[in-house]
Parts: sequence; C-alpha cells; structure tokens
Amino acid sequence: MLDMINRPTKFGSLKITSDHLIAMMSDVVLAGVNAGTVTMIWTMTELTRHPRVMKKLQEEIRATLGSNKERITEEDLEKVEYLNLVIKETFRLHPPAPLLLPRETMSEIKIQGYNIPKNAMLKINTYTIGRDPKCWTNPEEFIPERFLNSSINYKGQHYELLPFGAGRRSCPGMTLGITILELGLLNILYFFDWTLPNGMTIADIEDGALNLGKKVPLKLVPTLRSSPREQM
Ligand code: HEM
Repeated sequence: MLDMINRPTKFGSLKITSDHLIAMMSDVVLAGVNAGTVTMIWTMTELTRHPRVMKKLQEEIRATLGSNKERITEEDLEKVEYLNLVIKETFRLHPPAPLLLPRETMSEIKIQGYNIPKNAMLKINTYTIGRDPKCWTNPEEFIPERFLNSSINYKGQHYELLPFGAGRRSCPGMTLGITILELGLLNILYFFDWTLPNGMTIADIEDGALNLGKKVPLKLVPTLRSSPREQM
C-alpha cells in the first residue's frame, strides 16, 4: 500500500511512512467519532429542551427493549423507530459538518440560473438547507414526528437532509457513525433519567449556533432509573 502512495504524482514524490499512515488513520477515525459525539450532545440538548420528546422516546425505548435488561446489544439497534426520527431531526438542525467538504467544478455549469465557471470551489450549506422554509414546515422547531411516514433518510439520496454528504465523496463511516450514536443514546436513555443541575432551567441552555459543537458545554445530572421491581 505504501508503494502505491509513494509513487510519483503530478505534485512530486511523497514520502509517507507507516507511522504517517497510522497517524492519518487515527485522525480520520477521531474526526468521525467526534462527529458522533457532537451529534449525541445535540440530541441530549434537544431532548432536554423538549421534555415531551424525551418522555416519549424513553417510554418507547424501555417498552421495546423490556424492563430488565442488563446490557444494550447491537441486536437492539433499529428496534426503536422513534429514536431514528429523533436522530434525523437532530441531524437536520445540527449537521456536524455544516458545509460538507468543498467541491471543485470540472467544467462550466449552470445551476438554477447561475453560471458557475470551471475550477470554482463550491460549498454545500446543509445547515441552511436544514432550516429552509421551502423544504420544511416550522423549520426552527424540533419535531421528530415530521419524519413519520416520510421516505427522507440521511443516506445521500434526499438533498434536503445531508448530514453524511452525498455522492462519491460522501462519508464512508456512516454505518459505524450511526451505530456508535444509536448504541450511545440507547444506553444513556435506557438506564438513566436526566435532569438539569440545581439552579439551571431550560432557558439557560444556549440556542443552536452555526458551529460544530456547543459554545457552552451541556451539563446534565444522571439518575439511575429504578427497576420495575423496586417501584412495586
Ligand atoms: C455521526 C457520525 C458522522 C458524521 C455525521 C459524518 C459526516 C461526514 C461528512 C458530512 C463528510 C463529508 C461528505 C461530503 O462532503 O459529501 C464526511 C466525510 C468523511 N468521513 Fe464521516 N461522519 C461521521 C462518522 C465517520 C466515521 C465514524 C468515520 C471513520 C471511521 C468517518 C470517516 C470519514 C471520511 C474518511 C470522510 C472523507 C471521505 C472522502 O473525502 O472521500 N466518518 N463525514
């Protein structure tokens, strides 16, 4: 593999060692894991801001998975339909890579009446598309139910929702990213109830902003949920 990378290119000869490769691979994985972590924080932020959605989601998770589980496993993924809707709605409002990766035109093209020259750099603003009233009803509101009975998914075929991009350069880590996200959320929502720290209210949680992470860290207090036997 290193022979392939180190062959002469139009940019000259590269000298990449196995140490460089390992460092690059860990950067790639870390960037992907970071996108998942950012999405998990935004999901918990929106759930805390919307107690109705939090209650509905936790009830659905606990009813679907049963009341006495000791571990969440991969078989539990995709069983909870509402979790999928909540994740889509979080991606719509808080795409972790709001401008995707830049593209360069290979020839002059016309898009919606605009003449775009050859070699122009294009950026796709998924943050703005996710909040565009032409695509979404009440776009600023967090309503996971908007995806109920809708065919829109985040796999790159529906241009109004592109958290993983689209086309040949779309995210190759999508399946891993979604698995990490769903496993993480199922665990923290099945086993724990969440409240704001003493003295904090929903109004103290910052609004969404055009940045990858949150400006102010989200602080929540977990309480291990009581088992159904203890409740009797
Ligand atoms: C929730 C999790 C993730 C999100 C939201 C996400 C999102 C994205 C986005 C938006 C792009 C740019 C796509 C485009 O411009 O069309 C991208 C590219 C990429 N992602 Fe992810 N990603 C996630 C997880 C991961 C993971 C876990 C990995 C690897 C282990 C990964 C590896 C990559 C790589 C290598 C690229 C560059 C692809 C290329 O340039 O051809 N991602 N990701």
